[in-house]
Amino acid sequence: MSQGLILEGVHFGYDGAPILDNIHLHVPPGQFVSLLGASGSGKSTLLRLAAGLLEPARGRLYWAGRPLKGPGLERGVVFQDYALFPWMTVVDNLALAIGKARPRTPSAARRQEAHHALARVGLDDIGDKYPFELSGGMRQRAAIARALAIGSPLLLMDEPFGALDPVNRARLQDVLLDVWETAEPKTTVLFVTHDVDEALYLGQRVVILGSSPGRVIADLNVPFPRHRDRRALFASAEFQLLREQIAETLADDTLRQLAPA
Ligand SMILES: Nc1ncnc2c1ncn2[C@@H]1O[C@H](COP(=O)(O)OP(=O)(O)OP(=O)(O)O)[C@@H](O)[C@H]1O
Repeated sequence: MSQGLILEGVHFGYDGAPILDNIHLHVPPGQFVSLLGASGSGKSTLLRLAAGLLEPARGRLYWAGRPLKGPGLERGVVFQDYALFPWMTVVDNLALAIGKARPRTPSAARRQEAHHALARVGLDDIGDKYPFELSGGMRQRAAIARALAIGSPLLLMDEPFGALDPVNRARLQDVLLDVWETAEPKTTVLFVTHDVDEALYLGQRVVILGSSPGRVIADLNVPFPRHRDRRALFASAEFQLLREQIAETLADDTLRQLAPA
């Protein structure tokens, strides 16, 4: 069986109401996949299934060739409101996570790794601060640093930048791309967003979920080279064409939902 994250004929419902219908998805190792879809189409639910926080009613999920059972440290999760423990400094938060992931790591080495992970996201000087002393963008960076420090080969990200202003959002997108591009082996990423530009800027592939019930209605290859220059990319004809194609797919799905049965 090929490796990476695999969803095979996954069905899921809450209280009998179908939410996800026969989802087939393969994210090969090291690939960055953006997941788009109308509100309520089941993106977060799909991510929670991949995180092992929910179980499918039917179908199977695999990570690295093994059936997926419950949460695991090999699958790091970053949510929009991903919280750090407020009573610990940022470094202690990260060191705790590293200790859980690799219990044999001595305490001093945990702190060193924590500082290293913070430096990777541009937070060299804030390790001794408490989360409440940081801006929202810094907290989100710290949450990403924690996921990096754990070293999970699969990152499941649910609108991690949704609450940020456009400048910080763009900065963090670049931090994430930089980290993803320089990791060896590359981290596999499934990234939920509502923002078409963000999906295209970050992803090598864009998967779109249709609504009621959620199912894959488009799976697009994003053919842009890495080390993307944001301005040039957004202005390019190829980018605009893909953006229009995606916007149309999303609009069609919304209209279909609104149409009388
Ligand atoms: N814990 C729950 N109990 C019952 N229904 C739920 C629960 N969580 C989500 N749902 C329902 O499942 C559907 C899919 O929700 P989900 O959050 O996965 O969608 P989404 O695509 O991530 O939405 P959004 O883009 O608005 O975050 C929605 O109709 C939602 O109301």
